[in-house]
Amino acid sequence: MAEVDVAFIQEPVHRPNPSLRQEADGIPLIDLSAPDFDALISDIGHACRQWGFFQIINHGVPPERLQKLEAAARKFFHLSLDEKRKVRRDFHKVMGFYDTEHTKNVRDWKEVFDYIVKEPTLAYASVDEDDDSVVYWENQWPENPPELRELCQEYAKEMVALAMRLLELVAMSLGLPPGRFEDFFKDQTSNVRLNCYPSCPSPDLALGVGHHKDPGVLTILAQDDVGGLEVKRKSDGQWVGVKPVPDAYIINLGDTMQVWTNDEYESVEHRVVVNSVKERLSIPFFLYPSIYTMVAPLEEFTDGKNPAKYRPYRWGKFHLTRRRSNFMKMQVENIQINHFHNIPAPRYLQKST
Ligand SMILES: O=C(O)CCC(=O)C(=O)O
Ligand SMILES: [Fe+2]
Repeated sequence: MAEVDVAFIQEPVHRPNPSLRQEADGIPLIDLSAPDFDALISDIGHACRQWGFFQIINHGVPPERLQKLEAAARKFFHLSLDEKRKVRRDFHKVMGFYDTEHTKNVRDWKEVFDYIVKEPTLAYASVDEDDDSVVYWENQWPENPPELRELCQEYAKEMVALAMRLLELVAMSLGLPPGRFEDFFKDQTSNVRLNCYPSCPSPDLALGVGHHKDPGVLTILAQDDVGGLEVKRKSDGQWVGVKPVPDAYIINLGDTMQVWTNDEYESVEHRVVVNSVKERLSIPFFLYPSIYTMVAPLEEFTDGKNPAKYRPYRWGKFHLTRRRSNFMKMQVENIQINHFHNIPAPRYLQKST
């Protein structure tokens, strides 16, 4: 990516403004080894409600795991494009290398390598709601660097374990039993993504990832020391940077958690700004449920006074629609949870209580 092609140029309203850039000191930093467990649960609850984002330290993932993976990922991204394209993602092979992702129809200034954590992963064959036939997704591993495969697989195990622990803490912060979400992940469709954002000649026009919300349950993100992730602060709608903290992971809630909790916890918009000097590497783990999960507000969050705000949808169909849409230039918005919003009945049909 030598110069900024028009495909990367953001609409003026979405362009980053470096003079306004601020760092979000307010994003909570949570020590998972804190001895006061009740305080930990309450801090997580506050962070989920006020930010939808928090950072964790003392999470138990050995730092070398990530360092080795980062080093191998950099080696991979520094290979020639021809070499990387040997493991290119396409319509059928949904995992692998990809450098033409669009977010909201604008191309992202990044290269990615995706791999699933459960090999193979049970998936639907088509996006058609009436078609229950399934396929298995497999990973594509590059020949170089040879160590990448094993490092990716070891890292995925750490992420799955950490995600399950975080999910228990989030459940408790909502007043639910710790295992409340467990059953949704028997055939989880989670994946890890290696993101490389090359330095960019026009960081004022392009974004590494355009503004978006993550569709899954939660995301565990490792970022290097360059910085670039920005979160739309809930209190005032300002874009604020998430400062890199050594050995910390950034956690954010996704749309699925928002639907499960009937908007009690919200998925928050974020984006990635790039810079003209340094390449940046980030590694998100996206926690996704099994394909057959019907995503709908949980009964604990709905009652007569608080009706379900979303109609149920099947995770596997939603997810596949999202992934497939990457391969077409879209005239319409990508599928979003608000497409399942329950539209309130017209006033003349509403019962007055
Ligand atoms: O690179 C980052 O900091 C975040 C990437 C991201 O938001 C995503 O891949 O969904
Ligand atoms: Fe994201």
